[in-house]
Amino acid sequence: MTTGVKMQHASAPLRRAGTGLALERGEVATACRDLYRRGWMPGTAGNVSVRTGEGIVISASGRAKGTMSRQDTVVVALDDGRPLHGESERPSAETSIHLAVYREVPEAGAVVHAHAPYATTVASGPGAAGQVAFDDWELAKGLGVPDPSRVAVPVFANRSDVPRIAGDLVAHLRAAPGPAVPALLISRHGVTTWGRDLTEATNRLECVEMLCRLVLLAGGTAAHEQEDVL
Ligand SMILES: CSC[C@@H](O)[C@@H](O)C(=O)COP(=O)(O)O
Ligand SMILES: [Zn+2]
Repeated sequence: MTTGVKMQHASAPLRRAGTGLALERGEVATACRDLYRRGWMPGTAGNVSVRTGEGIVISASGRAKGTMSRQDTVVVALDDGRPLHGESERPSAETSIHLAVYREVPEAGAVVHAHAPYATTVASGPGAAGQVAFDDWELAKGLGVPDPSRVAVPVFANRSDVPRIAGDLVAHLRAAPGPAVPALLISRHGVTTWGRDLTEATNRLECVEMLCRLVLLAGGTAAHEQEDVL
């Protein structure tokens, strides 16, 4: 994963002046390509970011995720999302959601958004009003929550005004008691997860996608009645 990054040694700077952060840019691009290969970022769908000392590095908007390179990333400020390095690329259309996570969850170091099919299907079903609860699924432990025996992932309405989705997320995170479940679903759209780094955020994405797949295989109900606890 870091092979291309190592090539960006200080003696071989990026061609564009003042762009910096080659390691983080490379990580974001690599994650996009990997998730594209899994079929979770079809076409230009999906976006990835990591927190940096000065803000975040995020995928540029509208780029084909299967051929992402470091140049297809933008560094933006944490407070208002303004590009910090004078780059002309537009940051992801979903930058406001990424920024909401970083602002509300101090330990979040990476955010991944994908159009993974099973998660999107579960988020769009009639039983997914407000949240999808995963009860007594072993794999829920992969989300790193204190009580994996019942994990409720919030489901937000899809809106063309993306900052409104970010606003819904902020309201949810502030209202939720205890540590937040590091995932959200957007109805008829996709799934977003976060973690301390890209590895953790991506692992959690895999867990949510597989949990949703298992739920569908089990008959379409995320929650069920059972005495046993994990
Ligand atoms: C292929 S359309 C998908 C977009 O509308 C959006 O949901 C998405 O995931 C990618 O947006 P982007 O602005 O490229 O980060
Ligand atoms: Zn999307």
